[in-house]
Amino acid sequence: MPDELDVLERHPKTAKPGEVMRPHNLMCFGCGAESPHGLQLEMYAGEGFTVEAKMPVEQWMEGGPGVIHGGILSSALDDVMGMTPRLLGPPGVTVHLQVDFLQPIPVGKTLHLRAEILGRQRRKIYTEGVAHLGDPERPVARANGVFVTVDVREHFAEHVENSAKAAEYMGGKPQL
Ligand SMILES: CCCCCCCC(=O)SCCNC(=O)CCNC(=O)[C@H](O)C(C)(C)COP(=O)(O)OP(=O)(O)OC[C@H]1O[C@@H](n2cnc3c(N)ncnc32)[C@H](O)[C@@H]1OP(=O)(O)O
Repeated sequence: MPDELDVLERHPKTAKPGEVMRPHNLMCFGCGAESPHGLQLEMYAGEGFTVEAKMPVEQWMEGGPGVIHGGILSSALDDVMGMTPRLLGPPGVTVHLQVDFLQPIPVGKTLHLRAEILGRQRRKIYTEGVAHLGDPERPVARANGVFVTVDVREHFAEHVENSAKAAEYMGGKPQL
């Protein structure tokens, strides 16, 4: 993370602590409520510059026998960290993601996910994510992500026609 950082300010219209945050997109693999094969994470704004979510670890998420697949865990952490730019204003897309897998995560448990903004420099937002199984003192995974804010209309203009929601989104502004 660079030394010279911008001052962080919560956007006046962002969700208040404890409130549910709007999904990135209804079809988003991480947080889209209509994504048929997605994680359907419900995200809550936390205090300061934090976002939280819980995810039941289901059998379809299995990697090694009886434990979560690392890619599913990475997706969940990516998406929770990826919600934090919204606390400041425009959404950001992932440009860098790093995950440390600390403990196997058993099927049947509930994963608690928490992301926090560490700093911002221009369009770059530096974040960290932590996952635990109920005891925040015993993390099972840690992550860092860098997100770059985008103008969503411009950024997705060439691709929106591929969305399952193309008809809706092309008629107006994607719900992002
Ligand atoms: C609506 C939100 C949905 C969010 C869904 C959840 C998260 C996701 O899964 S997003 C999907 C995966 N990510 C992507 O598809 C992003 C692909 N990348 C891109 O499209 C482009 O790199 C993009 C648009 C982010 C940046 O490109 P561009 O607008 O030309 O800006 P660019 O000047 O290259 O970079 C902006 C800044 O970010 C920095 N940067 C770019 N890439 C990286 C990187 N990998 N690591 C660190 N910094 C980076 C640049 O150095 C620059 O910094 P500075 O302000 O110091 O000059």
